[in-house]
Amino acid sequence: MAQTTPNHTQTVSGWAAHDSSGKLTPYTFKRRENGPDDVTIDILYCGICHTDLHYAKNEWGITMYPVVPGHEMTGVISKVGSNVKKFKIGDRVGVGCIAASCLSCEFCQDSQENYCEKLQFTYNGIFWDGSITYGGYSKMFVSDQRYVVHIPESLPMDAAAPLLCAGITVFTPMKDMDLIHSPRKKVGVVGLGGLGHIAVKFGKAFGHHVTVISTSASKEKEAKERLGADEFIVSKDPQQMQRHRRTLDFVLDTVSAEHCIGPILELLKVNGTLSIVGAPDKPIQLPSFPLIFGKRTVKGSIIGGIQETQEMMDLCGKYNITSDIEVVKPDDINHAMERLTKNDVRYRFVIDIAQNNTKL
Ligand SMILES: NC(=O)c1ccc[n+]([C@@H]2O[C@H](COP(=O)([O-])OP(=O)(O)OC[C@H]3O[C@@H](n4cnc5c(N)ncnc54)[C@H](O)[C@@H]3O)[C@@H](O)[C@H]2O)c1
Ligand SMILES: [Zn+2]
Ligand SMILES: [Zn+2]
Repeated sequence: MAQTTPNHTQTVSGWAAHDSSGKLTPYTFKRRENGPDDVTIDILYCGICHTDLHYAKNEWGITMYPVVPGHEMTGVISKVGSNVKKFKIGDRVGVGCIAASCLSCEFCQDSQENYCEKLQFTYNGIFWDGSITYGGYSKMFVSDQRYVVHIPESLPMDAAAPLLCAGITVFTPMKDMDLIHSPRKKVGVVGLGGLGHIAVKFGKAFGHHVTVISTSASKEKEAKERLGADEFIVSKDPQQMQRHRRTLDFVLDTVSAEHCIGPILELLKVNGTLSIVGAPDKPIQLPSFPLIFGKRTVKGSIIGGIQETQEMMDLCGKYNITSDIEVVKPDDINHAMERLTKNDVRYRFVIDIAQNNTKL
């Protein structure tokens, strides 16, 4: 356990799940001392990503309990190491999913640490010193400076927190498709949750025609009125799906549960691309006919590199894009998790970790 690592002497309070019930309880643990390349962050807010739920309940079968989830944290720097030049005490910063990478492979060299084979996550990872990583459902975090980004002054720290995972995860595949600068395209977003609603906002900010594809007809009004979506397809309605066949250039699938992507592929034009970012515990069903008849591509994408994350943050600062959030107190984490299980969130829970009542 991390507690036995020699320089892990800082006591931190947080919240951990201890078994597959996923129930979180207060948990005290140790973090490393602030090293020469580290910054220490007093955490203000942490988003609740669906991935936290997958881990808390061991849905992917890889959880090392006790797990302190949280990889959408914002806060203020309280200590900097002697090698740190980019950050100073008092800076408003954020940390997402990355705690460590090898620093020398082609992906690390190319600012694509997210594809490093030795990538270690903010929680449930193994840090360079062999300790298990603990995430942002805690009062304080120590991060290597390489994995920290600045939060633009114009963005509130609570609504900016989800950008650190949900935001970058949907930004990168759009950037890969050149959607940031391309002429107007027809973009589809499947699943209107934490990731999906930010994807709609990005799609609109970059000037595209955005269609939401959802199982819940009840989300149509707010998808259009609140998030600015142009069209809404109820995926359970075969007639609606049929009417929109071959209409979209690109579709992003953010669904957290097992589903068949055949009907979604049919919505793509010939040569269109479906990018999958959702991570259900069971395999996605991929029938070959809609793939071969439309020469379509299915690809995946995981979060983004740190340089890209800063680029996205700065763009969000410029376009004033944040997540729609519901702020909860730490005592309400379990209730929020239950609601997330039932898809009852508009659109991201954010834990008010510091509860200091100051809007930063
Ligand atoms: N690729 C990555 O880097 C990355 C990063 C973050 C999250 N994720 C994964 O993305 C998924 C979504 O995360 P989130 O935080 O947005 O979750 P969320 O719970 O906020 O949203 C998921 C959405 O999927 C919808 N949905 C659930 N079951 C469905 C079904 N059977 N059919 C259609 N829609 C369904 C829900 O209504 C909801 O709108 C999770 O699996 C998460 O682990 C991946
Ligand atoms: Zn996440
Ligand atoms: Zn690497």
